[in-house]
Amino acid sequence: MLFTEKLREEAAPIFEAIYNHPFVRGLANGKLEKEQLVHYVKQDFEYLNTFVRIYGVAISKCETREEMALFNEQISFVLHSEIHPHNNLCRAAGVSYDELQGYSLAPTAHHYTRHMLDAAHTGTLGEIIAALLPCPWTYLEIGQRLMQEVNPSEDHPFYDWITFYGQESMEPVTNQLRSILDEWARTAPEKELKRIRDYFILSCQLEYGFWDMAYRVEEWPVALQKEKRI
Ligand SMILES: Cc1ncc(CN)c(N)n1
Repeated sequence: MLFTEKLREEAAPIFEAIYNHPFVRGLANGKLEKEQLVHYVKQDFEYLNTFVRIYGVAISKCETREEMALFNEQISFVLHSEIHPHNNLCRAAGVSYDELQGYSLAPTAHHYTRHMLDAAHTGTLGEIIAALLPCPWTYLEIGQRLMQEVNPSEDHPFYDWITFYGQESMEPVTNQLRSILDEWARTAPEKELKRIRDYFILSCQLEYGFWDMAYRVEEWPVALQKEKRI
């Protein structure tokens, strides 16, 4: 069994819980409240900004042009393509995308981004990939399963979201990151393999947490004014 197959096996209950989370069920049946959609987009816009920065750090640790090209393409993907599913949720909520940008992070999004930044700044390339991988991998599986389960028609409120993450062209990035990690794991020492496993599992848990944060419209225990980040 490949290293990432073992990771996927261990994380199976979390992948399953994510697919059955009420926010993902809401994407399937077209029923989510405006405030839940707005909270998700506000938080995900900032989350993806951090993701771009982490890809930048990952590039600084790459040894081959192929690896650099992969992260470079992913930066463009986040900046220019991943705005489409956000726009879909904004349309469904009846708000403009511009209005939802620049907000501060809620506790779970803060936790998730700090975890990834920590892995990026202190870790090896293998450790960074372990922390990043649940992001494309869980969305790929959500998209593919929703395509099977819902097979949405164009009048489904989340048609664009589901068909975006469920499209075939989503597969290669997860597979490429997995191959780099499988190769890395062949020679990594035991202690590092343990960290890689822990980073991967924590990111899976925080993927679940992110859906939950959006569903519950999570705020800080002592919420101040909903101020913009800048
Ligand atoms: C929290 C989160 N995880 C994953 C994805 C898919 N790139 C996303 N947009 N946001």
